[in-house]
Amino acid sequence: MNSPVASDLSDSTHAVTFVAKCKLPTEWGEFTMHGFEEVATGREHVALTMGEVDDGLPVLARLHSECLTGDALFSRRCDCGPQLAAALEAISREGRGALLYLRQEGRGIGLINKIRAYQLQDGGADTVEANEQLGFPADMRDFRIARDMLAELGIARVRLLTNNPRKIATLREIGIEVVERVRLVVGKNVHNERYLATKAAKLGHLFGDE
Ligand SMILES: Nc1nc2c(ncn2[C@@H]2O[C@H](COP(=O)(O)OP(=O)(O)OP(=O)(O)O)[C@@H](O)[C@H]2O)c(=O)[nH]1
Ligand SMILES: [Zn+2]
Repeated sequence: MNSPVASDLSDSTHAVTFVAKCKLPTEWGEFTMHGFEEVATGREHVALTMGEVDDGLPVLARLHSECLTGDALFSRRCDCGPQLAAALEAISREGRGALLYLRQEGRGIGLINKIRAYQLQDGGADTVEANEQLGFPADMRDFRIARDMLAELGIARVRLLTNNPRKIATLREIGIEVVERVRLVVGKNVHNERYLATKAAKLGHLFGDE
C-alpha cells in the first residue's frame, strides 16, 4: 500500500484492503468509486473521490456513516441524507475531494437495532437513551477504519466536513492532519429537532459557528 501515513501496521483490527475502483457519474459530476473490504469482518466500504487527492495538499473530505433510512429512503428523522448530498456537492464545487462511505449503520449497531432504537424513540426516549436501553453504548463507531482507506488514496491532510469532534480526534490519532473543520449543518426539520439537540447536548456535536 502506498502510504504517506505513519500508522501502526501491527494493528490488524481495523485493517481494510482496497479491491477495485470504477467511474461513478452522479448528479454532482463524475466521481471515482474505490471499493474496500474490512479484513476482520468482510464489511464493504467505499470512497468517492474527485480530482487529484494524492498531491499532498489538504483534501476536502467527509467520513459519512451509513444511514439507509436517511441516505436512501428519504427519512426526515435525521440529517444524513442532506449531509451526504451537501458533502458531494461541496466536493464537486471544488472539483476535488473525498467522501468515505463507512458501513457503520445506526452508529455501529446495525439497521435492525436502529429500528428498535427508533421504536423506543417513538415511545419517548432520546437517541442516546434508546441505545442504552438496548444495551449499546451511545456510539459504537470506530473511525480508525478510515486509516487504510485514506492511506490507499494518498490522503494525509484533510479539511474535514463534520460537526463531530470525535472524528477529528480519531483522524489525528491515526496520523491524519486535520487542517480545518468545515461545518456541515443542513437538513434541519421538525422531525429531527430533538435528535439534533440531543447530539449537541450528549454527543458533543458542534452546530454553532464556534
Ligand atoms: N443508533 C442510532 N443511530 C442513528 C440514529 N439516527 C441516526 N443514526 C446513525 O447515526 C449515524 C450518523 O451519525 P450522526 O450522529 O448523525 O452524525 P456524525 O456522523 O456523528 O457527525 P457529522 O459528521 O456531523 O454528520 C448513521 O450511521 C446513522 O445511521 C439513532 O437514533 N440511533
Ligand atoms: Zn441518518
